[in-house]
Amino acid sequence: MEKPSRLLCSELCVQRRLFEVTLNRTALAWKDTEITKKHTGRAIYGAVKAGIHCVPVCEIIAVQEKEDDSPCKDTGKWQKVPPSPADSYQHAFTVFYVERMRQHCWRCSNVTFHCSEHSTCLLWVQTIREQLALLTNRPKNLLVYINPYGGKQRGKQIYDHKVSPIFSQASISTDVIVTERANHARDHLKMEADLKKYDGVVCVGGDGMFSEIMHGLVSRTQQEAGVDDNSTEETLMPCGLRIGIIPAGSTDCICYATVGSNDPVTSALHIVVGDSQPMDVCSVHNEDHFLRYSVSLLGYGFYGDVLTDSERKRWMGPARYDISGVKTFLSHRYYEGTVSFLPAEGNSGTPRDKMLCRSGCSICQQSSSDDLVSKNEDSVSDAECQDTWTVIRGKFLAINAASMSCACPRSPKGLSPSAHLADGSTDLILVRKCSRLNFLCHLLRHTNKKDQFDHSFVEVYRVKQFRFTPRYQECDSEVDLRESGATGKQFLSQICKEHRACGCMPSQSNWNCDGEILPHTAIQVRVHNQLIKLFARGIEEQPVFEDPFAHCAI
Ligand SMILES: Nc1ncnc2c1ncn2[C@@H]1O[C@H](COP(=O)(O)OP(=O)(O)OP(=O)(O)O)[C@@H](O)[C@H]1O
Ligand SMILES: CCCCCCCCCCCCC/C=C/[C@@H](O)[C@H](CO)NC(C)=O
Ligand SMILES: [Ca+2]
Repeated sequence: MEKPSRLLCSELCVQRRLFEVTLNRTALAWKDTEITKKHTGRAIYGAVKAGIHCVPVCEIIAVQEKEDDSPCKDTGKWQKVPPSPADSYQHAFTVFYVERMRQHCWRCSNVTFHCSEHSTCLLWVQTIREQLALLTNRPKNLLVYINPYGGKQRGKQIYDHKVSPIFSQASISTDVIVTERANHARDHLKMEADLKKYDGVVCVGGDGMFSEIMHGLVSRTQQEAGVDDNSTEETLMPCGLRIGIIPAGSTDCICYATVGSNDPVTSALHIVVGDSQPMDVCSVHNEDHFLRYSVSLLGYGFYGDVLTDSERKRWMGPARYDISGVKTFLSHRYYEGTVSFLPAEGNSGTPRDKMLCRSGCSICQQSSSDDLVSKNEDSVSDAECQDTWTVIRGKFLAINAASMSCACPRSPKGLSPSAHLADGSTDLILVRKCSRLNFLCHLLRHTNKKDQFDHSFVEVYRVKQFRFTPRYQECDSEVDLRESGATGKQFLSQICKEHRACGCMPSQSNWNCDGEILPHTAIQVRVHNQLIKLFARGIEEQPVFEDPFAHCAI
């Protein structure tokens, strides 16, 4: 690999030791030269690897000149330290950068370089700032919405104490709105906000707050593009602005699955460095009526019932999900209905492979280029499309569609560990009626390393569209049609035209759509590939103390 040419190279002092400091277009590095010089008269670079530090330019947060500073400035007190050449290094600048900690957490670290000449100090500050200005993916103006009532009601505190200082340091200007009611942020984004002013929108809250922001942005984008969101056939317009999530909710699964942690400082730093993670969005319709968008979990049966019960216990905070989870598990209700789906095609993998979606995921990248090709061929494929729907009828304890892993602190590998963030598909998990013990075993496997799909009563499919009709809404004609092997379009046009009662006592659940209850049980779902982008990069492969020289081509 060709080395990028050096922009600057100076001998500077860090904590009273001399370092050779170099900057090129990709990295800032400082090497401890003092010891090697003393022994050999010249530096043996690379010999003392431990003495070399390297920070990629794209992970520098800011640089600031330090006024009137020196490593051993006279404090008026007696100093034990003997005079050293470092004493003449009286000018200083500080570089703030991303440091990786355990469990995908990032911190803002800093290093102060002391210079003997003020002009050298200014040159370094100016050159680093010039390099940062070239990073055009970084946001400069953000619109921030804070839900003061999400999670443990600490959204405002988290933003003021942990996030706002990082944004100021990175010279990001913000307009902050503390929401006053549910859907305040959604409506403001949809109808009022002057979005041209911003490079991104940030929500401080949980999955519900993220959902508000996403709905506001997606709806606004469709309105402006003249796309009718009630149509189940239309191709939706991707959103231009990225969304940042500062986790302050109860589950925070979207943040956890896109960053790898639910740590506010880490999220703030991903926003500052201008990360970009595309993400699929499912549209949910009831016949020709748009209901909602979903990015994480669409769950009927178990997760629908947990949510319905937990909404009455909001005052309990995050613990409400545990109480309602146990209660719902004990009730052991099952639901009858028909699920039909269009399997995902191409190189999409399967929910049971071990191809985890990680930063730079090749399956997600491949799907975006496949999508471009298929959009160009749209007119042909529409006419010739012979997609065949698979139809499954049964009694289910849970029907879950996980468009991403849904990893969260309660389930670190998630509902579908190999689901992808941006592959244009959702993993449809059907848990058929089984004993309480078997269901418990399945649930507990979400929290350990065992495969939660390895049960006779669990089926899982990677799909691009699906529909669900509860038993009591089915009609005979539909059943006949299905049994006669009708194609997708014939079959779907006939579904439940009559809504005839089935003569049984149907039990009915609700759909949990990213933590919101849907008003309908019969739904049609379609995945829209990479409709939105987040300030995230997916979960990094090597979270813990990666090789510090990996980025360093100096
Ligand atoms: N000012 C407000 N007053 C009341 N409700 C609000 C306000 N602002 C937002 N909301 C609503 O609060 C709901 C829950 O918020 P949020 O998602 O932030 O927290 P959570 O439900 O505790 O966490 P999670 O969604 O991760 O489980 C959201 O659906 C949002 O619409
Ligand atoms: C009786 C033992 C139960 C153990 C079960 C552990 C399984 C946990 C799986 C959690 C998956 C959460 C998926 C996230 C969904 C979010 O969209 C939503 C909104 O925040 N959260 C919930 C809880 O519905
Ligand atoms: Ca997906």
